[in-house]
Amino acid sequence: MSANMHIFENASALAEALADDVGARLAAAIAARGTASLAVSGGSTPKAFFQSLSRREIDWPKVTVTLVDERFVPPENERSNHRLVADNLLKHRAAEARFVPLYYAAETVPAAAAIASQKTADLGAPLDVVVLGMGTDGHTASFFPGGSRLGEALDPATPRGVITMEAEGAGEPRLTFTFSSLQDAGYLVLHIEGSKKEVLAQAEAPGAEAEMPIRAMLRRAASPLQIYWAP
Ligand SMILES: O=C1O[C@H](COP(=O)(O)O)[C@@H](O)[C@H](O)[C@H]1O
Repeated sequence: MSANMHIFENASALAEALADDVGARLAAAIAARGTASLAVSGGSTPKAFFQSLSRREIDWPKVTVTLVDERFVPPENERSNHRLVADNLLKHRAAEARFVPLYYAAETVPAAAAIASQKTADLGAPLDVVVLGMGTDGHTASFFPGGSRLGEALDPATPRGVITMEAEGAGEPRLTFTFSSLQDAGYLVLHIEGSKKEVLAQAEAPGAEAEMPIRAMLRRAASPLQIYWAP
């Protein structure tokens, strides 16, 4: 698998360039099929990128946005990735996009995952654009080291869909797309900043995927991994 590094002077320049590149690919998908799908990550890194993308002149009513992963909390919770996307991406022109959450107020986390799998199934496969983040522990999506279902999540034989994940470093129980759902995206992005470049270097070194799950994407993704980094 190949990876392409996109290096920028600062986070603001990265946010603008990534918004341009993602916008162009969403527009191309709409031109080709009449619709486009975008799966984004949460956390704190993507905020400026979301704000830039929200203003791009795209045919947003034809775009479906979802999450790569989610904490099992309602959207009003400050830990919610849905809340981060609602507050920073689904505004301005992008307010017209369709959003499909991963969190559902089901009786159990597995029940919520089953609903999320069903609700996201109509996004089609492969997804047009996936934007991954990475934790300092080398997790991506909710593929955490020591995760309760990490092996299943990373197994290419595991069907596309959303599964649960629990791990010491994850906080709440998680809902995450599987590796098979993400790895063949039309445009597969890893967005990291600052000292995470050193974490990436560790991940690029020999070692088990289970120790740094981002390695699964670096080594086995069908799509070239477009790595966007700024100091
Ligand atoms: O918990 C999560 O963390 C990762 C990394 O977040 P960052 O703020 O360090 O970039 C994120 O990619 C993931 O979606 C999120 O659930």
